[in-house]
This record gives sequence, structure tokens and C-alpha cells, in this order.
Amino acid sequence: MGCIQSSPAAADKQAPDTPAKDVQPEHSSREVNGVQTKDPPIKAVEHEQPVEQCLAAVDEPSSPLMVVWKEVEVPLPLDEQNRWDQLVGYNILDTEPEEAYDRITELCKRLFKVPIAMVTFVDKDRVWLKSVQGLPGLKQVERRQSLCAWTLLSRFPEALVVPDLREDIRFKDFPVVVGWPHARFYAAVPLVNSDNVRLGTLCILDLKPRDFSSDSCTLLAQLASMVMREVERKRAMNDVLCNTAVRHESGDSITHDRQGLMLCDMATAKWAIYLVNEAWHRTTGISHEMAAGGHFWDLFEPPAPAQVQAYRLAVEQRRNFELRIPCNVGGGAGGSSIGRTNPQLEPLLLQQASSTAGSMAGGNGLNHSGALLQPQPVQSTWSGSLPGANSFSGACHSQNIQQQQQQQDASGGSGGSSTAAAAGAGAGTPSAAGGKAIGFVSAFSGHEASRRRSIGGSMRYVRFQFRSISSAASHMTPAVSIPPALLSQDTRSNFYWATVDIPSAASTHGGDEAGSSFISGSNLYFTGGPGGVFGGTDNAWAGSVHASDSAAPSTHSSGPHTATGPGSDSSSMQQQQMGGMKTTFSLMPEDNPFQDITIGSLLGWGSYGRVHRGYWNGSLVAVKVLEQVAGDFNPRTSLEPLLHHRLSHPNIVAMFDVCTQEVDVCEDGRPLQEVWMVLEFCNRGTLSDAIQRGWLLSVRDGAPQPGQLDLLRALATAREVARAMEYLHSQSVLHGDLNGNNILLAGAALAPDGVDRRGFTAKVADFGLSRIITPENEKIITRTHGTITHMAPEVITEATHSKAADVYSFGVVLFELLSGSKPYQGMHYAQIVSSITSGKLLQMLPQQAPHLPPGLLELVASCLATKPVDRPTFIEVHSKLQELETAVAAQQQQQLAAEQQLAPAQPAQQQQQHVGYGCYAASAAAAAAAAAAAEAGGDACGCTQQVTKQAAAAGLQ
Ligand SMILES: Nc1ncnc2c1ncn2[C@@H]1O[C@H](COP(=O)(O)OP(=O)(O)OP(=O)(O)O)[C@@H](O)[C@H]1O
Repeated sequence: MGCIQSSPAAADKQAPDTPAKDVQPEHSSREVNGVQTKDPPIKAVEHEQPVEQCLAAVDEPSSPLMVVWKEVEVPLPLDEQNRWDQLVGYNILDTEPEEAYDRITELCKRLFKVPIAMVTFVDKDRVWLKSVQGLPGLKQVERRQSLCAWTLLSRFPEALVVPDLREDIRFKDFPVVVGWPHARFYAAVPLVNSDNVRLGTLCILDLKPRDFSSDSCTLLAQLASMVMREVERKRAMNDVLCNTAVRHESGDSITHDRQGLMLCDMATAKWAIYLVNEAWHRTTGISHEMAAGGHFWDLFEPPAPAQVQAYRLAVEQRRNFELRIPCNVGGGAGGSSIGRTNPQLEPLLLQQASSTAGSMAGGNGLNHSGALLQPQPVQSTWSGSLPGANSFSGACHSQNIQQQQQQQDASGGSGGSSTAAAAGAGAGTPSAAGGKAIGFVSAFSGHEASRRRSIGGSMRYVRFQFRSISSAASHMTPAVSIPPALLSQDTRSNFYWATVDIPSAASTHGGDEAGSSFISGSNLYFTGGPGGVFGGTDNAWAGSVHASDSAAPSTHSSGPHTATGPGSDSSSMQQQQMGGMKTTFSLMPEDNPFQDITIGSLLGWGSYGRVHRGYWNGSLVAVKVLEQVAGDFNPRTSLEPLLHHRLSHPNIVAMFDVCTQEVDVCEDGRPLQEVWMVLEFCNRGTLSDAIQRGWLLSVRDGAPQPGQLDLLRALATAREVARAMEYLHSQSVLHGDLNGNNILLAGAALAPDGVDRRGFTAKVADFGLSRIITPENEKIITRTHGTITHMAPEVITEATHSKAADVYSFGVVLFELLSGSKPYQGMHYAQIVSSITSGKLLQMLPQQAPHLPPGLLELVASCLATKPVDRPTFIEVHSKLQELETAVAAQQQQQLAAEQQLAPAQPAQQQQQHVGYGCYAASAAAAAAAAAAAEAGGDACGCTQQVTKQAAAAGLQ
């Protein structure tokens, strides 16, 4: 695997999507294992040919076609152009390393005990590495010398495994095999998107030959699907955030906030900034254009790698934390400008600073140019407090630093300039008297120092308080609503709001008016030297933190005494020379999660708790409150939140958060707890209620027609429930209590094509009786029971729950949906049990529902089959419902066209009302097209045959 520097020469080569030509003479000579060899002349071949022929040639090593392939191009998948277009659409190439991917490759290394693991994306002529373990510094590989390029071929549907690369004629001469790192084993699974397009691979390499079991392949495939989920999630997120509507929605609500606000994605290496408001610009002096779409750590000096552990832990644990970054305040009322040390900005900053120096003296620094007035060359370091961080050996030293800082603060930032001038000459002596002005000046040349004096700025800290949008917030959380699109992306753990302000000099340390734990007695601080940061590459700092870094938390006082190492004494000295001005990190006190939830009116009681309407982070939600005794494992209260949390599907009620608090003490002294589940609010009630209210009936002149089921509404609703259940079962979760009361309806916009006129989406809820099954044990014996009317016979008689029992419950829901009446209506509990156990099961007879397509009746009957094995799976149910829905829609469209033909004189709108409401038909446009086709002498809609076939297949005719 040769590392290529994307050279123009490589780019000039024949593009892979053009047919291969005769190979030029210079290709025919190459070096293998240091020996110059001459290859036979190469014939012109089409792209698809080399792949197939080369594959065939694997069985026939002497075939010259291998040479053809090697010298012509890499093997290309059939859909290469589309594949590449799609890859580019993800905007992932050449992005920074991201923790989410690094975690997976790290996991691969450990799971499969291999030294090398990678996430790769296959670009036109290179394979680019999004995450790489074990090959430090490697960023990309020439595509034609890449093993991964082969994994894209559909010839390898699941995985490409090469036990010994030396024995494989395709790969034995690859640089990665004959040279460093001398790979022997390769296994890869393609990263396949929802369009079945292969974008890249998750692959592992070993330096010795080995076997790879099919179980390992499955595991690798599962990890690859995690990678793909991350890729899709990121794209969805980008789509959302590029969507101007969303930007406005959230932008509007924060624009007028008086506090500086910023929304960051902490999953990105340098903390991508999505939104900032006007107050942010006023406070920091950094323009909206420069901030939004950029990265936090491009605006400020990044911390040393070892210290990055602190924020990583904080973000992982969704803790809220505070950063104080030294800044240069331009003097005057509230005005400030935060220095940037981004080398690219430096010249601009200096230039602007000098040009504005005169005008800014004593000014407020609020105007745009003023914003860029003083670069801040003080190198950032981190001090942080971590839970249980008393192992940091820098504690004692840190205290000194704190004291120094306090003394520095006491010496007065604003009056620092004269001291600075004095100290400038003798820079380098760490002393309390030096104050921050000493550091300020000592970091500059004499010229700079005098220029700064003339500007009259003073050194302060700018405070950023980062709050996870998923951690239940406190009164300090910005009172703006989170864009719902962000919440629905299940990325809550990565997004943080940060407020920004510049505390007054008096509160810069210790006397913190906002009540943060900054320099609190309980928090130990460590300070980190900046060494290793500034010398590194732009992206290196975040990606280069490995587990081993955390083993050396003693970042300055006891580390190796090198000039540049993070543990360097000299770096500590350097800070002190700069007056101790450094970026500090501290965790904020735990927010009380309950403070962020406002409970409103009661929506209802269930058998295990109550549900309230409420607000969470400014969004309307439902809050389900369950009670439990601490330490008791009650599946109902303990399992439901856990289980619900891992589900994410458009037809399943979303759970945003969960928190627990003690509310009382039981008689035996154990605490009584309340579990609050923050749920998506479903504003249209339950499906059972909707049926009773006639929401699934045909509507004529605005009124529901009693007894006239609108089949399309019913089918669409049933399909959504089946889709949710298909997903649930694919996640190995049994619902256990599917019934009309546990299917909630959330208001939805009417479909633009006018076909779906329900105005709601069905969502499965209530996982209180849900259980996880395993492939070995697909049945659960349970003593907890759901709703008697919806329980399958085997659940009642044998207490055995399975996927088939859920299907039975769904059959009962279908019965209710289609008949409009409650199952076993008028019967009491014992009668129902006796009826079910004696084999008199619920049935939907054709004479009861003559208007229903036979195919639908068959589906209901099969779901309600006595024996579990006779019931369909949800995959089958879902597909059957889809088929029926399509056929019914087509049939109604055909009817509409026919009716329109009969009444051509009526105005278009009337026609639409007359036919459209009554039989829930298609749009006027479709009808008009059908009528036109009929008029032209063809069959109505021009698709009679097709419709008839579809209808017959669905059992309609
Ligand atoms: N996400 C939600 N949005 C709107 N209303 C909800 C939501 N979740 C539950 N409700 C309503 O709150 C009430 C109680 O719901 P809950 O799920 O606790 O009980 P249940 O399903 O009626 O009974 P059980 O829990 O015993 O099965 C019901 O009326 C339900 O419709």
C-alpha cells in the first residue's frame, strides 16, 4: 500500500471512468522488489473487461491480463460514475479525523487483534483514509495499488478476505505487501449506502497470515454499518444545517438574544461551529462569516494533546464545562476583541490592528475592524478539573498557578500596560508582581509591546460555557429552542451550546458571578504546556491523542524535561513568562436535569405511571413519569427507558432524554425515585381514539361518512405501524403490548400529491412490556401481560411471547382499524379468555366487511392464525400492505378518471370534491391525464392492464 502524495502526475493519468487505451511505453517498465522488469505489451481494454478478466486470471496466474489490469487501471465497479458522484455528495473526502470513526477503527484493532484498521473512501484515483490506526501519518493510497479498491466490486458481496496477501496474484506485488508495513492478511467490508452504492471500506490488516471466520466477517460488517450510519448521519445533519429554513428557525430565535451564543458539534475534531449570533460577534469581535461554518479551534489556539483528554471526557459524559481563553480586551465599555493565534489570520490581524490602533485607543472595539485589532500570541494551555482527578500530580503546582492568577488579577488587567512596559524589558521572570501584563508584553517583541501600549488594550479571559444540548439544562441554558431537526438526528450528545462573555476583572477568577465551579476548592487543576501544539500540523492535535496520552496526565511538573514535550518544565516556565495567561478548563456543577423540564397538564394515567404535557429545552414534549424504588429492578421502569432510548424510527415515538430523581423514602428506608422520560409529543391522540372519532372514514362535504371506511387512510396507517414493528423486530425487540392505545398519532402536513389526506403519522409507543430477544432464544416466557384482547392464544395459555405474538396483536389492531369496532366488544375478561383458549378466535368475515379487498381479509386472517408458525412476519405484512395500498390507490385513480369522463361538464373543482372526498381518489391532475388518455381512445389512465394485474395480485378482484 503505497502512500501517495496526490501529485499532478497522478492526476494527469488516464481517468478511471474513461475506457482504457493502449498502455503507453513508459508503463511497460516498472520496478518490482527493486528489480526493473519489462511487461509484455498491453492491449486496449474496456473498463469492465479488466476487472472480470483479471478476476478470471486469478485462477490462471500466467495470464498476461493481470499485467493488463495492473498497468491500465484499477478494477472499477459497474456503477463507478454514479458511485463517485454519490461519494462526492457526502462531502467527506479530505475532512478532518473524527472521533466517531476513530473509535470504530480502534475497536476493530482490539476485537480482531490486528495492528492496522482503517475506514477508507475510494475516490477517483486514490483511496482516502478517514480513520487509520497503526499506520500513523498515512492519509491516502493510490487507488490502483489499493486492496480496498477491490472491495468495491460486487463480486465480493459481503467481505473481501485475503488470508495471505503473498499468495494472491492480485496483491502479492503491492507495495503494502512487498514493502512497509509488509502486510500479510487483509479483510474488508464495503461501506454501502442506502442506494446500495459502495463508498469505501472498513478494513483490517495483519502482519501475519491468518484465517477469518464467518462470525468475524459478520462482526466486521456490523461495525461497517456503524461507520455507514455515522456517514449518513453526518450528511443528514449537513443537509439540515444547510437548509435555510432550519437556519432561520434557530437563527431567528438566537439572533436577538443578548448573550453571545454559539452552537458547536463537538464530535468534530476542531468543534465545527454551526450557528453564532450577533451578540457573539459583539463579544468576541469575530464576525459571523468567519465563525459559522468554521471551527472553534481554528479561531483559538488549540490545547496540548494530552489536555484534550479533559474535554473528551467531558463531552463523552455530556458534562457541561467552561473554558477561559486569554483575550485582549480593547478597553472601553464592554468592547473587546479576542485575539486569534491562527497563523493564517496573523498578518491580517496585525495589519488591521495597526491601521486601527489610533482610532481604537480607549475605544470600545465593537466595530468590525476593531474586532480584528490585536492578535493574541499567548499560547493557550488547558487547565482542567476532572471527576476524581486527584491523581494529577500537578495539583500542588496548579494551586500555585491559581494563586498566581489571582494575584495577577488583583494587580489589575486594565492598568497593566505600564507594568507591561517595564516588564517588557526584563521579560521572563515569573513573578506575582508581573501580573498578566508581564506575560502580555513578554510574548511580544519590543515593537509589538509599544504598539499595544498605544492601543491601550488589557488582558482578560473570555469565558465560554459549553452546555450539551442533551444534558438537561439549567437556568443557564440559552432560552432558545433547539432546531427539531437536530434532535431528530440522534446527535444530541455531540451538540453543545456555548455562551460567551468576558467576565469583569474582579470575577475573572474566584468570584465568579455565574456560579461556575471555576477554581472551586473541590476541583483540582492541571496546567498543560503548549509544547507539541504549535509545532504540529494543523489537524494533528485532535487526531493524535491516544489512550496512552491519558496515562501521562501529569502534564508539566513531572514529565520528561524536554523543551517541547507537553510535560516540559520549560513550557511551564514559558507560561509563567507570559504571565500565566492560559486557557483554563473546568467542569461546571452538574445541572439539575429536572430544571430543564417544565411539567404541564396531565395527559393521562397508564398502569405504571402518568404522562404530562411539558416543555424541554423549549420544545413541546410529553413527559412520562414512572416511579421505582431505588435498587429494585422493575422491568417496567428500569428497562423501558433503556430500551426506548436505543430506538430511532419515524414511526416510533422518539425519546429525547431520561432522568431520575429521588422524591421520597420508602418505609424500609430505600429511596423512592421518579424516572422522567422526555418523549416526542403526539398531538393527535391514540389510534383507538381516532377510530372512534371517525378519522379513518371517508369524508364527503367535510363530514365523515358513517360506516364508510376510507381504505387508503386505513392502509396507510396500518402500513406505518407494520413498518415500525418491522424495524422493532429487526432490532430484536418484542413490543409485548401492541394495541390501539399504544399507537399514537402525531400531526403531519398533508402530502403534496393529495393522496395522503390523513394529516397524521402513526407512531408506536409504550415499551413498558418490551423485551429483547436473541437469535438463540426468540421466545420469552413472561408473567407480565399486555392487553387481554390483543394477546395471542399462546401468550394466554403458555405465557410465551415471540415475534409471532406481536403479529397477532397487530392482527387485532387491523381488525379494529378496518371494522371500526372494538375487539370482543361487550365481552368481559373471563369470556374473552375462555373464547380465546377454546379456539374461538377473533375473525373478520367477508360478509362483515364486504367492501374490503379479499387480500386484506386474508392478511387479517393470517395475522390472527391460531398457530404462531402460520402467521406472517412483519416484513411480509409490511410488504403486503404496501402492495394493497398501491393497488387500491391505482384502482381509485382509475375510478376517478372514469367518473370524470361521465361528468365532463362539471367544473374541475367540483369534480375533485365529488369524487376525491368520497372515494379518496387521486389528484385532479392525475385524473385529467387519465381522462385525456381515455379520450384519445386508449384505456382509461392508459394503464388498465397494469392496474388490473396489481389489483388481482392484491386480492382485490
Ligand atoms: N408521547 C405522547 N404524546 C402524547 N400523549 C401521550 C404520549 N405518551 C402517552 N400519552 C398519553 O398518555 C396517556 C398515558 O399513557 P401511558 O403510555 O402511560 O399509558 P397507557 O398506554 O394508556 O397504559 P399502559 O401504560 O398501562 O399500557 C395515554 O392517554 C396516552 O395516550
